[in-house]
Amino acid sequence: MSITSIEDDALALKSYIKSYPDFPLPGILFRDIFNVFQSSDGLQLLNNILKKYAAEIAGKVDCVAMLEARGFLLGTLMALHLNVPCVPVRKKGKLPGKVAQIEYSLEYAKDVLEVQLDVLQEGKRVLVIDDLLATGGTLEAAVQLLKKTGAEVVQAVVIMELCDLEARKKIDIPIKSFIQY
Ligand SMILES: O=P(O)(O)OC[C@H]1O[C@H](OP(=O)(O)OP(=O)(O)O)[C@H](O)[C@@H]1O
Ligand SMILES: Nc1ncnc2[nH]cnc12
Repeated sequence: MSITSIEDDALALKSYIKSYPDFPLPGILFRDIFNVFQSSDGLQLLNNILKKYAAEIAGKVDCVAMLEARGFLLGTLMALHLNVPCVPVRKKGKLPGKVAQIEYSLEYAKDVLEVQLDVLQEGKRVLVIDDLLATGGTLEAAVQLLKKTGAEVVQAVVIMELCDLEARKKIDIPIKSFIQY
């Protein structure tokens, strides 16, 4: 593992993220995490950040909940570093079996989130992960959804946070973000 700090790595990671004005709608400045994945150096950097953060919280999490769609890529890496399982939180109608569901609003749409009930159990300490925190609508809904299953949501992790939107004000769990805009 490199000897640089998470903060130094995050600063370097920021240069891999490209911003697209007016996508997918006018007025949205879209911050694209996939640019990081298009570079092996960027991907190593991202993986190292998650690995270092996992070392900081080792033993405090039983399961990673990863939010569709970009959160899946991050959640898998995080779960491997924490040595715990991971579960997808998906948009409506994509998960088989018994699911819990919740309706939510985000920066530019409305949707429903679902999670399978057979994986999460009462008292499981869950870490939720996604690529980006904007209005916080998605994360807030995911937290409520996971609580519905009986899980205890102990930590949220996002790579990027749009600070002007003040999502933290409406979410009552600790949130770790590595890059702020
Ligand atoms: O804080 P919020 O305002 O809720 O916005 C953040 C969410 O928006 C994006 O996902 P999107 O809804 O575009 O779905 P996708 O990842 O499936 O493309 C992003 O990946 C977060 O999940
Ligand atoms: N500005 C943004 N960039 C990327 N994903 C987003 N999801 C919501 N707002 C976003």
